[in-house]
Amino acid sequence: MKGEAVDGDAVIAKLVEMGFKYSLAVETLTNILNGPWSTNLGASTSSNCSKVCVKVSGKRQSNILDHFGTKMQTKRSKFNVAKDALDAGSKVSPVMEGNGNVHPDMHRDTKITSEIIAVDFPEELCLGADWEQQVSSLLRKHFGHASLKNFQREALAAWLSNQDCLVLAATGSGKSLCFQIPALLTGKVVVVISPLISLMHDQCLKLAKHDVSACFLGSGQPDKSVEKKVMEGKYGLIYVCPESFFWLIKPLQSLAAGRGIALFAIDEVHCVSKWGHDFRPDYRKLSVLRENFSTFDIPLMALTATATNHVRKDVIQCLCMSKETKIVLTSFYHSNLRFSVKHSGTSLETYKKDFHVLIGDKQHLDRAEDSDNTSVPCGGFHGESPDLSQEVSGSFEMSDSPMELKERHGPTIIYVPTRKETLTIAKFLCGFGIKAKAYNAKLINCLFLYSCQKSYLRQVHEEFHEDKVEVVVATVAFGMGINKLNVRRIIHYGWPQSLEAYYQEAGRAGRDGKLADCILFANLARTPTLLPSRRSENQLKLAYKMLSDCHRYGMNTANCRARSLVEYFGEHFSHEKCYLCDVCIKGPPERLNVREEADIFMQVLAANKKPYALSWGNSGYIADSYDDDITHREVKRRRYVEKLYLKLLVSKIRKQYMAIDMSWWQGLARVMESEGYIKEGDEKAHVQIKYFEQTERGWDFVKSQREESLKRRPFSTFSEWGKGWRRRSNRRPRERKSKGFKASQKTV
Ligand SMILES: Nc1ncnc2c1ncn2[C@@H]1O[C@H](COP(=O)(O)OP(=O)(O)OP(=O)(O)O)[C@@H](O)[C@H]1O
Ligand SMILES: [Mg+2]
Repeated sequence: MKGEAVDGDAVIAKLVEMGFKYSLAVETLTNILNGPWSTNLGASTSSNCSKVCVKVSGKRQSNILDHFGTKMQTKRSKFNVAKDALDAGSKVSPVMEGNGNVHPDMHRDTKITSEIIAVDFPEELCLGADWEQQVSSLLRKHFGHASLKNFQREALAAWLSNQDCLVLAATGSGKSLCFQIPALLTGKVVVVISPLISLMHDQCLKLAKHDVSACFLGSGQPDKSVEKKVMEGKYGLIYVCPESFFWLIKPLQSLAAGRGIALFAIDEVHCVSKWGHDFRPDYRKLSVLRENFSTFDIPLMALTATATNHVRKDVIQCLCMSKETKIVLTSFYHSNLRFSVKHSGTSLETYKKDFHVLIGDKQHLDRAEDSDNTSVPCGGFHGESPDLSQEVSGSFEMSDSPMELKERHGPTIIYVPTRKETLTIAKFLCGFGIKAKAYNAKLINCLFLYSCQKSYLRQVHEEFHEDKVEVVVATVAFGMGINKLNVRRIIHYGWPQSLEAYYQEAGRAGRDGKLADCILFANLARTPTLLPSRRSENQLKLAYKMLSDCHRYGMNTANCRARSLVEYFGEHFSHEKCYLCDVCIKGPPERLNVREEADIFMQVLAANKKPYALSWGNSGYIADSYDDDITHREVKRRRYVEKLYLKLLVSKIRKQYMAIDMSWWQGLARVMESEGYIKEGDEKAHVQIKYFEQTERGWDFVKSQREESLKRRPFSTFSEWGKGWRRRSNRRPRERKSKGFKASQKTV
């Protein structure tokens, strides 16, 4: 059949039928006819081209994108992108496969057996300064957005100039577009490393809706033929989890040599860092990207919403990103999120009280809906539900219409520290007629919970997105990448493991830009204790540090919460305050003059100071390594005896001076630590200061107190400590005492 002349119009028709734009089909054939092969092809044209030789090869006809692939093998030069590939990348009209993958020609005739001979590619065209316009048109066409955001523009400019790039942008700001556009713009493949199967699945589904071909590979991919299709260049975006990446290196190298890889994107890149909140060992091995793909000169783009300065440096170093890596940084501040902290025992006994607003809204909504529709029998909540109407009365305005209520208190995610709590709280809420579902990693195969074949977790995901489930009670497993626009409430019920995790999860709220609540219910009288299950000595120290930061955040009642969070990530908070959080609304607590108590505290500490390093010195004790003959128990005993810990210190103070409650002194110690007067005297990490030691500043304080004992200066940052968390009974002794000491003065 070689050399057989066929009708060019029929070829064009076939290409159009396959989904390619008419103009591109025509242009491609014209190029073929006018190119170096035109004489061999023996083709004639009827319109611009009509006849072309096709070789029947017995194989499936190659996708036009496959042909662009060869062209893309050339090293991408600055601002050079194939214009036609730009069209090709944007014109394919993919359809969904059942497995969540999407590729462009699924719905087209796959039995085509001819192959266009030696189709070459149009010359690469310089995009130049107008690349933004081209991106804008893709943006409008696929995603319906009017323009790029500044940080997206910066990230794309870095990619176009072949630079590595670290994108640090708030949750919900639109980081995904930074790596999706390159696939559309070049027609090459973008490989995205992503940490969660659910996240990859979600992104592929979403891209399908936007006519972008994408799939995911790895253990979660049920369709084994997908990998083959990937290697044939059928998908513009390939999502892979780091664990699967290592066995895909060889095929991806072939892909880089064939169709070409435009970019490696490492999403949620904080997982690389041991200093990050969600360390994944396999993320750390991603230096293989550089080691194995160096010949292809593929830029790296790393993206996250939660990385402290330390994590940023670690990421760049660990991934072997270039020294010239462009850092694209946006504000971490969410002006529509209303943060608050509430003291709670976070136990079965406290559910009723803590979730009363949630339950109250539901009941009010049900009643309002019932009265709107008298044909529907009354009884929006289940028979056995306890009647909370008395408790909840006053928690909402009776004038709220159901619509207003729905708007105000829409979909909610409750994060809890343990899997067990996901089940108990979901069950508790269901008892009040709330459509609540538990979500934790252990439930992944609970098919018996669901009659359909979808995994239970997938189902919860979808139902929440479709507003069929009102509340998801989840562990951290339901976190990264959840992009439901109208989540109105994120409740953390119990201490989170870190502020990074907290902010990441809080970032699921208000992605539509409307007001949303982020409430932390925590037992402020107890330090957080949740530690990662597998940890080295160093990781343990870090985990304690992270818990300590969470504790500080919870205990703080003086600084705007949004400010504390944003500053935690190293950003200068340019606003005075957020005017939304509980601290901004209530105002900081009354300031107290505790100079007197602080003096006593420091004096007792100074008087009882044991230079424990010296006393250990005689027995050969050195901080981390001790002689075999000193047992752990002995070390513990000595630490107990030698160091001044809170109980000991307070009992000494109480004997000599004033009998204020232990937790009061604990609060004072916290303030004094934050002011740099005392520090942890133990080599081990603790969530809050356990063994006390004066700092230089502390000694100066003691000396100055001796010299200026008559001067009473206010201890101005006392409010950092907060007092709302203490039980009233604890406060009483202090109040009584303070009358005598005149310590309770308002200070500026
Ligand atoms: N240029 C843009 N204009 C308007 N909306 C945009 C733009 N870019 C992205 N978005 C929208 O922002 C939302 C969030 O996008 P995306 O999921 O990429 O956020 P993210 O930064 O990756 O968040 P997370 O850190 O939670 O993963 C999406 O609904 C997306 O459509
Ligand atoms: Mg994202």
